[in-house]
Amino acid sequence: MTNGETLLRVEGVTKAYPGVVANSDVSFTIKAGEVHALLGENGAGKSTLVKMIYGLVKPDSGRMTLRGQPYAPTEPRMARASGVAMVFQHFSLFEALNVAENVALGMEHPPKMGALATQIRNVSAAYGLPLDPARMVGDLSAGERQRVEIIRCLLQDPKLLIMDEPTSVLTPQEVEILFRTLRLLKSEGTSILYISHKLEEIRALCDEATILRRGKVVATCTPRDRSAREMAELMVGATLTPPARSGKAKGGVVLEVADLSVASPIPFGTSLKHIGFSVARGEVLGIAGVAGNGQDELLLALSGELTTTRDAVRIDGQGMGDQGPVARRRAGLVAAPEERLGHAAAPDMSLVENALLSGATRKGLVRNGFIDWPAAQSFAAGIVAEFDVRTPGTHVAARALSGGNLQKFVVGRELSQDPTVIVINQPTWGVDAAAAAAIRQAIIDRAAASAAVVVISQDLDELLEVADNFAALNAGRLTSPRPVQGLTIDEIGLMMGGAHGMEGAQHGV
Ligand SMILES: Nc1ncnc2c1ncn2[C@@H]1O[C@H](COP(=O)(O)OP(=O)(O)OP(=O)(O)O)[C@@H](O)[C@H]1O
Repeated sequence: MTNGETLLRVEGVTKAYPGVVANSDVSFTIKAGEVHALLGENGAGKSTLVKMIYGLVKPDSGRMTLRGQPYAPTEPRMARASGVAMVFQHFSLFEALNVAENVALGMEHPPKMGALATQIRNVSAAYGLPLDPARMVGDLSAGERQRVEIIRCLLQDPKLLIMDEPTSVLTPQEVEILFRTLRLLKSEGTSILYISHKLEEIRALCDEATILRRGKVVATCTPRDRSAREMAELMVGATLTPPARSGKAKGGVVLEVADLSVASPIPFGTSLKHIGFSVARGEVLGIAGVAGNGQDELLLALSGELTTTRDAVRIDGQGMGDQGPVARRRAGLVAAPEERLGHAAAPDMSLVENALLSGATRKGLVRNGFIDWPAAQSFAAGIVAEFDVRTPGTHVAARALSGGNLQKFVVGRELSQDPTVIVINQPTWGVDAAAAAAIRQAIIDRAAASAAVVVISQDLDELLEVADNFAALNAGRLTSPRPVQGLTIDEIGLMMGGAHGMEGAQHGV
């Protein structure tokens, strides 16, 4: 097949779930050797569409053709046999196995280990994706784990590679490596279907874009010829305004962390070492770092899920390090972890129940041992309305929401509890441009209403937008916070420097 010929044609595909049409009469084509972006705000139907192409979801109607032949995979195995591979947003790897063993697990007919290790080394060298087949997956950075998934796909020699938000876990250097690999694949005639909310990346990488809004194709464009803002506006069908700062003066220090050292409770996690910082009312402290450098542990140690010595964490002058989450919530601290399904929200519980789980203490939703369901219901409904959570209702289970909509719900739930200290890990992960702007604005507004805010994020642009002060986590240590104003990207790089994963990225090319 030569570049430019149609590889995949999707014609009038529709898929409905109870209460929502996830894809409505969707048609588009992908040419051989094309990098095709799939854009749309949260819940627009991107994941549903790629799941149909990968055989995970069956369309209600419509048809697809691959290289001109009817194509209707009923399971991923069929899709892979036809040359369609997919790298998911969440990796399905076993931490206690090495790279080669993990790759073998995903193959239908794995070769002998020695031969497989050689194949992995060859593909890794040919595509500029540094990876040692003998290393334990538990010791790898997020970027390296993604390479395991990509190499697993490349070993099948795919004609179409689907990638769902691949750069959300990568450092800028790792993104460069990935893009080089994708461009190489493209030059060899492989097509790539690329889902991302990062519009500048799409402009740099993609040849064509199909834009979905509420399940329908609303536009196609050539990303290079459009500004990121124009594409965002096509997605939401409205004009966007960036977050505004109030410029309000700061108040007194309310969160103090001193010499916080604690072993990680997470297998292959990163222990925290002598962390110290303080945050005043009205201040946003941004904490950067490559994934796996102690972000999850820091959130646990601040939320109270991980206890330490009493004075390692002080809220309003009171030693709280040895107290659990309920006591800390009572003292005014709310926290939103990164993992939305399973940690921030119970997947099978309704939005009302999930609102109750975190809001019970501060919103007084339990009285004399009885749950005040009407109050819980109106708390949940308020979050849905204020944070524009797209859902058929508050009775819906958390797992039925699209990733971005659940994220809006989780962040909204914490911000709506009138907190004095807010700790959020990755507030806009997987959230579209308009919703991300709304969440960032809500964070800035909460700070202006005199809360102290800690935002942990791998998105540097996000931190520079919301934070007053900036620090970086690196192998469990935190640099001393510095004012964001006047910081250069080089200085930020140095603060983050030495973080594992970046090292590999720099030396591996
Ligand atoms: N298994 C399911 N059951 C019920 N509804 C679902 C299911 N999967 C998706 N939906 C609904 O279908 C719609 C489209 O969701 P989808 O995950 O495809 O959106 P998306 O564009 O990928 O969003 P995001 O960018 O937030 O990941 C949403 O309203 C979602 O709630």
